[in-house]
Amino acid sequence: MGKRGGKRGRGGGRGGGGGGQRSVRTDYSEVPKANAQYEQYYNELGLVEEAEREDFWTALRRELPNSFRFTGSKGQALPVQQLLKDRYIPEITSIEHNGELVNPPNAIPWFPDQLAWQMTTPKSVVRKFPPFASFQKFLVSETSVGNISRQEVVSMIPPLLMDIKPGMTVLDLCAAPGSKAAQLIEMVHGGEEARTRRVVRKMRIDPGREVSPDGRLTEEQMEEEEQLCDWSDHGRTTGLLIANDADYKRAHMLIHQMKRLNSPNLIVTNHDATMYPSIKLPSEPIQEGGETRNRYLKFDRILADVPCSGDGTCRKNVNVWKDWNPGNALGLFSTQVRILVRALQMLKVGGRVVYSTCSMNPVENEAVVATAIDRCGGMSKVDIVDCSSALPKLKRRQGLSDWRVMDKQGRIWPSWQAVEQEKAKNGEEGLGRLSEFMFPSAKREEAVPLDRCMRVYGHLQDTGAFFITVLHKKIEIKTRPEAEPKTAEPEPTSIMDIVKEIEAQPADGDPLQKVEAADKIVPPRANNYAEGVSAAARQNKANAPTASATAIKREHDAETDAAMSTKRLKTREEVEVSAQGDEDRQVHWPPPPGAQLDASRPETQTSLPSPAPPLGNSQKQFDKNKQPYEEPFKYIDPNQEDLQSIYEFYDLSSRFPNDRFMVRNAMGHPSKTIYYTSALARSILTANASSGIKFVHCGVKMFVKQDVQSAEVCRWRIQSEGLPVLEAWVGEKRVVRLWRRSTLRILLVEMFPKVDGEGWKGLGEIGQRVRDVGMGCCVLRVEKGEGEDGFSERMVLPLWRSLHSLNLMLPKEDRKAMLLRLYNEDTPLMDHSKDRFHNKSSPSSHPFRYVKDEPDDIKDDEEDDADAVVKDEIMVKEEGEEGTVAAPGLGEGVEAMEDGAGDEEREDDVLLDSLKKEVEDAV
Ligand SMILES: C[S@@+](CC[C@H](N)C(=O)[O-])C[C@H]1O[C@@H](n2cnc3c(N)ncnc32)[C@H](O)[C@@H]1O
Repeated sequence: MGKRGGKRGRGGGRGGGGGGQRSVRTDYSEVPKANAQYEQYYNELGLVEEAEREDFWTALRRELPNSFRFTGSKGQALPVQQLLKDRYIPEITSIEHNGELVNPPNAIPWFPDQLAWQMTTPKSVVRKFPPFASFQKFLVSETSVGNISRQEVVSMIPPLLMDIKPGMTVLDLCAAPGSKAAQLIEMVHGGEEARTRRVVRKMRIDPGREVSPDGRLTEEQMEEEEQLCDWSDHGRTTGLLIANDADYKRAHMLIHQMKRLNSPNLIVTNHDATMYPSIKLPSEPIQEGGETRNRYLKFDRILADVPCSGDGTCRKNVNVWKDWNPGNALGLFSTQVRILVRALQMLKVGGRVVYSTCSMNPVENEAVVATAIDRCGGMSKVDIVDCSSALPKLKRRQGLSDWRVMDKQGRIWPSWQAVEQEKAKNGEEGLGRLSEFMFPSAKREEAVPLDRCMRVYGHLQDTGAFFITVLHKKIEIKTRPEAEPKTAEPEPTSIMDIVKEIEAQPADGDPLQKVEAADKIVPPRANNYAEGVSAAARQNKANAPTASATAIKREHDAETDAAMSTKRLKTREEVEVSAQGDEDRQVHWPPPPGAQLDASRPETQTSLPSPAPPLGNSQKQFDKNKQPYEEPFKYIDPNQEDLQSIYEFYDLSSRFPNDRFMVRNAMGHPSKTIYYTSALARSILTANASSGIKFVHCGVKMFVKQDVQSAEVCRWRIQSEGLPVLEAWVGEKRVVRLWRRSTLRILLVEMFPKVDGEGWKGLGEIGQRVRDVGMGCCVLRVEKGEGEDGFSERMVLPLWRSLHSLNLMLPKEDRKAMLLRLYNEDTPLMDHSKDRFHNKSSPSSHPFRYVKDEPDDIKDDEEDDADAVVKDEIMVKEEGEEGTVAAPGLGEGVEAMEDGAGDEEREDDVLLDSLKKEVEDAV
């Protein structure tokens, strides 16, 4: 068995975060589970009562159970959950391992709707012990299609305490690899499927609204339906999740992970959360016809799942035992406080921030919470929510109100006063990292009820350890700079600030209000909490220059060419000071026609009449901080001809918004892929297009271009990712309906079954319809039905009708996953294109060809970036192990990543299949 290399910090904590190094898996049982300082510190703190202590340590020395979660917002995930109960649990119950019958998975009692499960058999056994093979296959395939997320149990708690309602605006500041972000986006979409279906149904049955009624209701029922319908965006969620990570590679892991969930309401950014830039909203007029005022996005909910020492993960990351040292926590304190303070600044009044770590150290937990609240003006401004009655079945302990701090040398200090006395007597040796704010006795505005913080320990319910605190913003805050004495006068406030603050209050009774006025920000100052530069700050250095560096650079830029400089982005206050400076913060590449390029890049010093040619991954352009330029997000004009032809071909309802289609190239030309985003995402991307904010992902792939066999056929096929959003709005002329399991089975097993000649007769109930439907992409609606051959859930799948045959536009992995899920079959696929596949003609000379390689002038490369980075840096599979990730610092959500690999190949498969098909058609 291989060895997994060391990860000490969690996601950006010391030793963590990087990715990129090949590392190996360590056999849990081989590692000695002892660390004198670790044990001494937590024993002296008395984290648990004396009577529990043995259980506490015994649990921490045991390998972590296996856990996973079903995707809550997808209707399809529920039948998958049922399958676990009906098929796999009975199977697992009969397995014997080490002479004992295996315990089957159990639903986690505190997780709603039995959507989260845990089993005591460790992952390593499930992966390798042959009797688990079919269960493992199920986990892997359902993870890859987004129905399951492999996630550590305690990591599921913070999102549950955020109280997210669909429609809210949510920010996840430290999101990679994305296990919690996945939960958050599901919550943002909560109930959407049902809402949209209700709206569509209502429109169909309402005469005068839409044609093709599929039911009859009484007047009364119609009235009732009308009231139940959410017409705001035709049932679609209007909410948004911005998921951010400071580490570029990890931000791409996050994209890879989140892409499985196909949300148009997700934006991924790549910034240092301690100085997360203010996000502009489209400005609005102050008075009709008068001046406009800038507006900035504020959030209903923010998750600050910060980089931490990760010592609560020692059941999974065995190297915690070897590497734990007190300096890890001390070095992270300052970054953690800054992230939490920045979160509170960006929060709406009335909103919630959830702060969490997987560390047990009070320096990273209670001390951070108390210091951040103090910096925000105390409990009158920011409160800790009492969550003792939330998730009643979750066993937890209260936060610590009193603690001591261990210094780098392992000495434990009861108070800051004692540290100061020692400093005066014997010098600073070993004490440099300590600060007053790490101690409970630090002078604070007022006492903070830290007992409302939540601690979860491993022995309570056989999990890892976690710390969670829910903070509530009562009133707009003015943060005190770091280390400023508490008696200091608040920062001077201008009349304009007061006016804006009042304007920023949420409208009464409207918790979902998206837009508040500008936030009040004090830019981060020099680090006075702890000496030295924190791990995360170091990690982000390349990403975000420090404030002073920015100031120096600003002067330099003024003298030289400022056009393409990448600076630390401004928070709102700074933006106001230099309102005219916006245009000099362009970071996208290529620049708009005529833009001046960075003076430090001699090869690009002349202004370009048009964008630079796009480059493949191997030839990527990098900015001064050695990070690839992101392709811009450009929205397509609704009158653009490709878009019009799409609406026409698919008979798309005019109610489906036509201004949310986007491409990723500087020309804004639909060349290969058209993405769809929500309205709010569009407003944000548009309003911040040249702000320098590093948006690295947004949009669901909706249409992909291909060559076709006839001029009447639309060159844009619907992509399976986008289908759930679009399907209800596609006109009947491009819809094929299917009711029988046996029919779908044929389409899953057989690729390119023939429909010409007598071929259609073999396709049963859909035979005639697919024979007659015109060539091109169609929507296959699998409807619910009765009896053994009926489906219990509806589904939609993209179908392609070509000259002679038919094909489900699904990657082979998805076909196999569906065969396994729906039919419990591992049947080999039959490729009919091969029956007649004599590759004499070159595919490229064939009239019908998928556009796989774009012409060199324009390129959409976001997808390639995400997958390439994931592949290069993370998806390092160990030989002989299925879906094993061996990257350090992944946080607790890594399993979903490993199992979600390979989108790019899956898509290639479809393209290749189709290409073969085209050759088949020609023969
Ligand atoms: C504990 S992990 C987050 C785990 C994640 N929330 C999840 O559930 O999958 C912490 C993350 O913070 C990121 N990070 C470290 N310093 C940061 C900073 N200053 N700003 C934003 N992200 C940071 C790391 O790259 C890492 O991915």
